[in-house]
Amino acid sequence: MSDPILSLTGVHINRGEVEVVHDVSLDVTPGAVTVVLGANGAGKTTLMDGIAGLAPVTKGTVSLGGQAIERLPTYKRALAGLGYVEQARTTFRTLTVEQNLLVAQAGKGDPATVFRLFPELDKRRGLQAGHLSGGEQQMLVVGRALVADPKVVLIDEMSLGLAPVVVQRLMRAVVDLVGLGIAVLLIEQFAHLALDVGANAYVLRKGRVVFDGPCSQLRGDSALLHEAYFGQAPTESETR
Ligand SMILES: Nc1ncnc2c1ncn2[C@@H]1O[C@H](COP(=O)(O)OP(=O)(O)OP(=O)(O)O)[C@@H](O)[C@H]1O
Repeated sequence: MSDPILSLTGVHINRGEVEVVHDVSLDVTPGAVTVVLGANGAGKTTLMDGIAGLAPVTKGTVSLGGQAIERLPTYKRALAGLGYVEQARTTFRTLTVEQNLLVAQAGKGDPATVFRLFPELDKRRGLQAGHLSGGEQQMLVVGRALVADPKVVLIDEMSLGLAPVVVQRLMRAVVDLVGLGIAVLLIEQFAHLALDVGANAYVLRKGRVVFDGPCSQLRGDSALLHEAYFGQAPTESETR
């Protein structure tokens, strides 16, 4: 397996005065999906925000391509190759699909890459983003991260409010993304979908990593997954 492009070592992250993420170390590899799972409130979004510079890393290091980025402002982290698809992020509704991509391009990437990944958007490139379906809007949000030519893309719950068939389509796009050599760090509420496309997984509980291993290990073992999420084995009624 190739060397990690993004590495966290002993990272602590605050929300305001409160420490929410404690002593997290993780590696994200190019050309692979790394999955972050955990119950509501486990600290997944805070972890992503810390990596992206939207929440303060108070201890530890975040290294992107060998460069320490944990003290850089968000825009410099983006310029260093970090893309972030935030939870519930929207598009510029009155701009066309193509204009949305051009605004996000930051003088680097090529909208054609996005249109290859999402032919659905290519067909609608002249349409105002506000007229897209929910799934197409989410494709455009991913496309806006991709068009800045990132090395790593952080994706936080892109399935929110979307039909299962649309979520599956987006997961296929994530697989295509890593096929381009990009590294993806993926938070997904539908654990099984994330584990199907992921190589390695980390499970967070109360802001700490409680499982770190191959997705295949969790994929076939729902009791292990449950225990990692909640710290206890499932009851008999939960396994039925
Ligand atoms: N802006 C904030 N200010 C203070 N506390 C916050 C803030 N955002 C989140 N928290 C708290 O930090 C903890 C972790 O929240 P976070 O959103 O990172 O978890 P999560 O695993 O992403 O949860 P979810 O799956 O519900 O999105 C929670 O206890 C939450 O209440």
